[in-house]
Amino acid sequence: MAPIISVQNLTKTYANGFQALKGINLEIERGEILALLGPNGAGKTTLISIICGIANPSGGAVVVDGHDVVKDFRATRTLIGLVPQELTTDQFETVWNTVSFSRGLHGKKPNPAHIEKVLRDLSLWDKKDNTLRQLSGGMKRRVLIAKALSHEPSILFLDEPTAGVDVTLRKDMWNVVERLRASGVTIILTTHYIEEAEEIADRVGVINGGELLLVEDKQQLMAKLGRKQLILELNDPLDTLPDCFAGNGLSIEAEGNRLVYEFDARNEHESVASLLTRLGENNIHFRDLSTRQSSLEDIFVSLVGAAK
Ligand SMILES: Nc1ncnc2c1ncn2[C@@H]1O[C@H](COP(=O)(O)OP(=O)(O)OP(=O)(O)O)[C@@H](O)[C@H]1O
Repeated sequence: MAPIISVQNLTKTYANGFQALKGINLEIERGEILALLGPNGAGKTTLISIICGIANPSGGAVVVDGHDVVKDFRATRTLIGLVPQELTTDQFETVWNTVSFSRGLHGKKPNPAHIEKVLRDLSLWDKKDNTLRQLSGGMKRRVLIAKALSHEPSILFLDEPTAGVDVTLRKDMWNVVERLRASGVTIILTTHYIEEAEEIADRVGVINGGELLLVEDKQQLMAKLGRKQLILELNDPLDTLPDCFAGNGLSIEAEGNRLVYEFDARNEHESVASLLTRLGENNIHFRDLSTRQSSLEDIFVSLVGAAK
């Protein structure tokens, strides 16, 4: 199936000459959850703003469901819901009016039943007649999501959705995201919280310094780049390793009391089973054994660190 979003060689240079995007190529599949990870200033918001048609690219193109985001601005804007980082709406307006108005802005006919459903899903129903200034920060965040969903978009962008929100709101948000995904909505989120990407994304993209370092299936990424460690607590301390283990990914730690075998999926020196057998043959015995797999966070830190 054709991707729902295709970003082709996208560049962005701001008026002050700063190049925020340096030729991004990215295809987003229909119905997936893609998490864009990157440190502060990586270019995530710039990329999202261009796809959503609220900033102009300097070069390249973005096609959303067959429509160019610059030439067919109206068509693409209707397909997309954007949850920005901050609320800029009139603070004296009620929740109900704010969300209903947002639907109208996208050229959709009023649909009170849909607005009611969105407000109920986000636990905002009992606040529908409150003005925005009467709401807590977390409730305002919910209004941002309700606005983005008011016109029934088929693509939802969430820019740092859980920065500074409490656990309840975070859970509510992910429930809404799961329900939207189940209904076929494509979801793209930016986040600093890598555990979040690890938890909910199908694919992960890493942006740094205006470049997309990689986009990959989350499981494959973790299998490919994730290093594993086998940790053996030895019966008797070891000063040096027998020569036959040289260059085998083994190291001695904890004053000779621990042996660590480090390997990754691409570079497994020998199978764990044969290593254990050979250790036994060399009279190296252990009383306990554990394994550790690097998390998405370890992978991210090493990728971004290497690109610096
Ligand atoms: N209007 C602007 N003029 C000049 N530079 C800008 C402008 N907007 C953003 N930038 C710069 O472009 C770079 C990318 O910014 P962007 O907001 O896209 O990053 P980000 O990845 O979303 O960061 P964060 O995680 O901090 O939100 C930053 O270095 C930023 O300072």
